[in-house]
Amino acid sequence: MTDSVQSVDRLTARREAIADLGDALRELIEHATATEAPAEELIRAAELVRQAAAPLGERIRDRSQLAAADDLLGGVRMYNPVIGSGSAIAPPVRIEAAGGVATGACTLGLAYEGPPMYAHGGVSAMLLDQMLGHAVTTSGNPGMTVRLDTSYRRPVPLHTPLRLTAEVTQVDGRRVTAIGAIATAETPDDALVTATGLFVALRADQAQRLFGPVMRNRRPA
Ligand SMILES: CCCCCCCCCCCC(=O)SCCNC(=O)CCNC(=O)[C@H](O)C(C)(C)COP(=O)(O)OP(=O)(O)OC[C@H]1O[C@@H](n2cnc3c(N)ncnc32)[C@H](O)[C@@H]1OP(=O)(O)O
Repeated sequence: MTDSVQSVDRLTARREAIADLGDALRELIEHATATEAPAEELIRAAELVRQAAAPLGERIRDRSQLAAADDLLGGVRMYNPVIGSGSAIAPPVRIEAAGGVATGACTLGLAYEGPPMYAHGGVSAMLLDQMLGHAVTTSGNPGMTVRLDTSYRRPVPLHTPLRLTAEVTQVDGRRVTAIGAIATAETPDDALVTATGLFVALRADQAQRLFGPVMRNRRPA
C-alpha cells in the first residue's frame, strides 16, 4: 500500500471516529436535556463526562488552526455547528447543494427548544444562514453574510423531520442575495420560517485581514 493510500485511509478512519464521537455527544446532550433523573445520577454523570473530556483536552488546536480532518476548499467542516458530524451542537443538517440551490434535512431535539415544543428562533436563523451560505457558495460567488432578515410565520416543531431550502436570487457585483425557508418534511410547501440574506464577496485585502492566520497555518493536502 502506498503512503498516500495509507494517509487517505487514516483520514477516513479519523473522520468516522469524529462522527461517532459527535453522535455520542449529541445523544448525551439530548438525554441530559430531557432527563428527569435524580440529583445523584446527575452528579455521577457529570463526573463521568469530565473523565471522558480530560484526555481530549491534551492535544488541542487554537482558533487560527483548521481542524486536521477538515478540508476547507473541499467543503468538509467536521465541527461546523449546523452541518458538522463531529459537532455536539449540530443537529446535524444534511445539505445537498449545486448551482446556487440547496436543500437540507434535519430533526431538532429538545436541546434546541425555545417556546415549549418548538425551536428557538435563533436556531432557525442559524440553520437558514448556513443554507443560504451553501446556495451562495455553489453559485460560484462565495461570501460572508452581512444581513439576514428572518420571518417567523409559524413555530418550528421539535422531534419532527424538517425540510430546508435555499436559492440565490440575485448577483449584483460583490453582493449576492439568497432566500430560504424551513418547513416540515410532511408539508414542504408550507413555510414556517423564511429568510432573505445578503452576502458580500471579500476583497483580497479583507480575506487576508480576516483569515490570514488560518491560511498561513493550512496543512498541505
Ligand atoms: C460547499 C461548501 C459550502 C460552504 C458553505 C458555508 C456556509 C456558511 C454560512 C455561514 C455564513 C456566515 O455566518 S458568515 C459569518 C457572519 N458574517 C460576518 O461575520 C461578516 C462580518 N462583516 C464583515 O466582516 C464585513 O462587513 C465584510 C468584510 C463582509 C464587508 O466589509 P464592509 O467594509 O462592510 O463592506 P464593503 O466591502 O465595503 O462592501 C461591499 C458592498 O456590500 C455592501 N454592504 C456591506 N455590508 C452591508 C450590509 N450590512 N447591508 C447592506 N449592504 C452592505 C456595501 O455597501 C458595498 O456595496 P457596494 O458599495 O459595492 O455597492
